[in-house]
Amino acid sequence: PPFLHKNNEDVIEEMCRNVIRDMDSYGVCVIDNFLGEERGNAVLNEVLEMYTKGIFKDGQLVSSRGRQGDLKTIRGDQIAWIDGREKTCKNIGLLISQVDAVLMRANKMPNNGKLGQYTIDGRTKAMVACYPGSGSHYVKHVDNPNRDGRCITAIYYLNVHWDVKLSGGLLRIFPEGWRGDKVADIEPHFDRLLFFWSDRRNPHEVQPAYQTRYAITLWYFD
Ligand SMILES: O=C(O)CNC(=O)c1n[nH]c2ccccc2c1=O
Ligand SMILES: [Fe+2]
Repeated sequence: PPFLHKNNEDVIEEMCRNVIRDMDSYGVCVIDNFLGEERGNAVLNEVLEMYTKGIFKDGQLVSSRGRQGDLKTIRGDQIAWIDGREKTCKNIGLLISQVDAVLMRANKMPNNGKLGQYTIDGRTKAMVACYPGSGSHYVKHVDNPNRDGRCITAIYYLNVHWDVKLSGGLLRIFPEGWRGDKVADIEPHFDRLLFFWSDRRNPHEVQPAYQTRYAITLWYFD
């Protein structure tokens, strides 16, 4: 069939259109199957390798009420910063360059709506985050509440066969301006890429996770 020879350029172009449309309409955009199974697994394996090597810094300690109302202190998210040029992180480096490619191209396309109001000129390193299960969570927050330059949060999820009903770990965004009590519930599925405005438009929380939950975050600067 004709579409089979669709080259990478067409795919990226199509993806950019989706990013532009969704960021304009919702301020949130989800792209599934971003890298495909094989390269997604290669990224996951590098993250698991890092984890077993103990590269992650111990997450902040958070106290929260257990199910019986008892005060528990649990380990929050554990993180590691990767710039993608490390020789043991080639596939994470590939992921980063793919996300860069989509965003930089979308930022340069004509008629790119709200995305066009920014000139993306840089990003942070990749923050690899692990929520170690046992109820680890992240309280409701805004990534960039005070104009620190970050305009877009990009999160790539690595959790194969993740079932929120069993394992929790839902990302709930409370987009301002959405009518009533509408929220955006994002499940942290393997090979899923998420974009959202980093500022006060998107308060969000990570609900308690009961399995080990991995994600890679990039923040883009305007
Ligand atoms: O994993 C998610 O689905 C969302 N995750 C977040 O919102 C989030 N936001 N800000 C952070 C700052 C430092 C360390 C971890 C984080 C973090 O997981
Ligand atoms: Fe956040």
